[in-house]
Amino acid sequence: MATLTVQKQIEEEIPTVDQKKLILQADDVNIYYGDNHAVKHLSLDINKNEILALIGPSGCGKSTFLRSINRMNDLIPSARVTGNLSYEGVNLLSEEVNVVALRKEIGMVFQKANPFPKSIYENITHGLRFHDVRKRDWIHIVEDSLQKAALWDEVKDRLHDSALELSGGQQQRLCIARTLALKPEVILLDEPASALDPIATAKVEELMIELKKDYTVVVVTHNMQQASRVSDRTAFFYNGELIETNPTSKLFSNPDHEQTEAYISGRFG
Ligand SMILES: Nc1ncnc2c1ncn2[C@@H]1O[C@H](COP(=O)(O)OP(=O)(O)OP(=O)(O)O)[C@@H](O)[C@H]1O
Repeated sequence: MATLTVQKQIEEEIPTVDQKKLILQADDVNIYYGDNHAVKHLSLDINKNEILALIGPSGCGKSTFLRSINRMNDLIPSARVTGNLSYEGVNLLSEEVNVVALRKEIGMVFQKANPFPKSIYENITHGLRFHDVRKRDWIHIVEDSLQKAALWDEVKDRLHDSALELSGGQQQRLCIARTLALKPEVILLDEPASALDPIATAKVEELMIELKKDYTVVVVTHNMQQASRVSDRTAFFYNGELIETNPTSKLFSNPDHEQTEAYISGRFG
């Protein structure tokens, strides 16, 4: 935490009982690509150790919001973010935030598995060299991360084989293991199973449920069954606005808003 930003900001935070559960808080967040107002006045609380699913039709701003949580939008020249987005009380949008340290705490896995063209072992250890981890600890971290990503048993005898020889589902779990090696607090998943077959998808879903014991998970998904199977709460986005956030069972059975009802019943999207 201290590496992230100014100590003063942390000291000023006196958590109340409710705040102790909060890990991320968006307050009137707006995201623009040039003139395109892609995310509008978004306010949302995310609790520790929950799985929050972001759903909504294509182009409604889910991935844009997800990427803002670990400042991936910084890499897009036309992107601009306003408002307040805080992680354990620290404003992530502040220029003083160390983005490398932030991305260690808030890791991200993308839709298409993107292992490096290196060995399984090197994929996991790649990020460790940037974070002062002692080399003699690497093998333990490799095993631990692969165990947590439910991949260890499948690869323990071929750690030095190319990651590109793994199946698509194994590559995606390897990317999750690579993120876990950096000991994050939050894991952002952008449609992590959309390129996978049903068996590999089921493994990734089981893994998400396992991960929430230790991490907070925010997942963008087009698959409403997936959202209802894995998430504790679901946020429905439409046209750049957050329409509704509710416990998943409520949102899918008795949503508060007509637009949510129309979307989940397949009337648009
Ligand atoms: N890199 C980018 N540069 C410019 N505009 C972008 C960029 N990424 C997204 N947008 C625009 O921002 C808006 C929201 O897109 P975003 O990808 O966040 O939606 P989404 O809900 O995640 O959609 P999908 O489900 O199709 O991935 C769209 O109008 C899109 O065209």
